[in-house]
Amino acid sequence: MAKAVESDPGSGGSDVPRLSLDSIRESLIRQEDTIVFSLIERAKFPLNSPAFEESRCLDSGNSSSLTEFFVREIEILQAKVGRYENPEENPFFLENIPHSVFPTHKYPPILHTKAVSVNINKRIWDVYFKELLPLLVKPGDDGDYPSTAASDLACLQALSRRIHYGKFVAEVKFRDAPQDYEPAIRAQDKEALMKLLTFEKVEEMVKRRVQKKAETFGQEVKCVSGDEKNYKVDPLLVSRIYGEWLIPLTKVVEVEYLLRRLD
Ligand SMILES: O=C(O)C(=O)C[C@]1(C(=O)O)C=C[C@@H](O)C=C1
Repeated sequence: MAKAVESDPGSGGSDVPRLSLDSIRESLIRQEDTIVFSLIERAKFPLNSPAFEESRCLDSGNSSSLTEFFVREIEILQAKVGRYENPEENPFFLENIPHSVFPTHKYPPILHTKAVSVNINKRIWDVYFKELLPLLVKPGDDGDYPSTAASDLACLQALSRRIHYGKFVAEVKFRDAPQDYEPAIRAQDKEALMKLLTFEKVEEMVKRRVQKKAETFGQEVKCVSGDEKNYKVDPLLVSRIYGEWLIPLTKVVEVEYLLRRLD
């Protein structure tokens, strides 16, 4: 992923993290590639809803679906190697996240401590399985639930990282103009914050760019040239996924973060 945080060369060699809205947006642009690819990969499989809707676990004490079980177990393993020490990563199942069993990398302390815990993964999970996935994949069931669950995890983690990156976006916007944000934060005025952090032109550009990426990455490649182009995922749908869910949820995270920014 593109690095959004740099040391300030003017800080006398100390490691003061410097942030700019441009570098944060560069990271969001790089994350688009991961998201578009993960959606293309998921579209190989049909919906396979029993994997995430039904509890078929043979272990009598466990009522989770195969997908939920898979995500919980992978998150535990990834936590043990330090994944959630990284403030860009947020687990879906918070309650059983263990500490890393290895020495961890020291991530620069960028986010405000009282606001760092914003986590809307429950909402992302519901949106993904109930709204987004049925539009992305063909209906049906081919029984390949392990591959489907692995593919869902890749999508969920990429979407969650992008949406929670809203914390970094919000932090840099606050640092750039605290005088604009402080009155709305003190009044806990969500609407005013939403207005302050919205750049409609940027949103339009994001939607156009991801459509183009889906056209480029998802085009069926043929050796014989012809006029007809086929795509593995409808590029307009990718643009819609950004417009209806990814950008709005990123903004929800930005608002939730800012509401706590002066705590
Ligand atoms: O780039 C920003 O300023 C962001 O806050 C990110 C983002 C997005 O999700 O892409 C969200 C809100 C803005 O209106 C524009 C774009």
